[in-house]
Amino acid sequence: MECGHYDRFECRSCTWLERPYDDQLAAKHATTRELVRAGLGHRPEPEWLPPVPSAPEGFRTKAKMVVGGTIDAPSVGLWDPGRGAVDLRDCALHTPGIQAALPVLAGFVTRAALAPYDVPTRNGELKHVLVTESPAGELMVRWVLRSTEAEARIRKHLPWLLGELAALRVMTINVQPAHAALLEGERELVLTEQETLPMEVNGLTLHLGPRSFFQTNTDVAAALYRSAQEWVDELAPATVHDLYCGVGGFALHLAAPGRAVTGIEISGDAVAAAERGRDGAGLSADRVRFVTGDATAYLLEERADLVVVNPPRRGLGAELAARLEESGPAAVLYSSCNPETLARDLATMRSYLPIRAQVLDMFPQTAHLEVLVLLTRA
Ligand SMILES: C[S@@+](CC[C@H](N)C(=O)[O-])C[C@H]1O[C@@H](n2cnc3c(N)ncnc32)[C@H](O)[C@@H]1O
Repeated sequence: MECGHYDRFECRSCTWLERPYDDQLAAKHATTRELVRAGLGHRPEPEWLPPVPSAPEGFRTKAKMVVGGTIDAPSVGLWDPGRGAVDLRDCALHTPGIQAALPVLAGFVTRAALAPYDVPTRNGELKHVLVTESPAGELMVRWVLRSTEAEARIRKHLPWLLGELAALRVMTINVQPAHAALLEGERELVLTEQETLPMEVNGLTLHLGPRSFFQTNTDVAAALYRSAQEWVDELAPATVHDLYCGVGGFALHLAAPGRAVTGIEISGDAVAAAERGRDGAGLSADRVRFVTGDATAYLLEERADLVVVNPPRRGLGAELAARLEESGPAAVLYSSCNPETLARDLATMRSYLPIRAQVLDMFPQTAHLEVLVLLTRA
């Protein structure tokens, strides 16, 4: 992939940009395999399926952009301590829909007179603009502001933006008052009638709320959920727990006749969105239910034949990994975005033998990846 921003040292986020894509994929597969092997110790290796590649560019369905510059000449990109605000509105990792939307959003900054936040002087209001595109090409736009000072102006000019960006479905203000490197704050004001973005994945409609997690690469996420569905169906568990379920990607894919699925997630907004996806799929709350709560605490209370875990980068941690080891579900499906914490957790889960594993490349041009491992109890 060619990138002028990289060549000019304006943005070096794509740390593997100079590596041919096939090499990137092979290296991710090899290093993940090595780490998993170390975590397993003397246990046999799983069957490794070929890694799932991604389109090398235009795959990112989520843009997290720092807004800098001035009201009349805003930049949409990143903040660099040496260079200040860098404009990356044409970043080739984003989907074409997001690349087309970012200049229009920069125009909105000027029109609604949203003063970009200046990190050194702490002046200004607008910190970030966060954009998500659904597979249908619809957009969710979130303005991260220091306060609600600009709310009236944003509302006033929203009809103009809806005219310019026909795909815009959900728009919100997120309030992040702290002078800290936080992407977003706790408070969200939804300005459009529609509050969630429908994300169709493998024929299922998941609903993405403003403050909920969704995988960055929707095509590869679809492959991840398909693998999960196939591997779990082979084991045919009667009860499944999906810990860290987000808006229900795994739980809804794993619903099947005669199977009870429970998703557990810390974010109440994500749980509400997951329930919406379930209702839209015509699944009853008896078969698929979602619980707002802490994954570790939940595992203490109920048992399942198969437990899906898809934690943040920090992994399960000693307590939950030990709890899984003790509580003894017959199978565990672990989806990880960090093979190092996966390996550490596998070392704790000593009674589990790995059956199958696969690297899925959600993040081309970087060393990041997703890996799915199916384990059964020895
Ligand atoms: C990597 S995301 C996985 C989301 C989902 N499985 C998916 O496929 O989109 C991790 C999720 O864990 C949630 N989370 C973080 N800490 C948690 C905890 N202690 N208990 C339950 N959920 C948690 C986050 O809110 C986030 O939705």
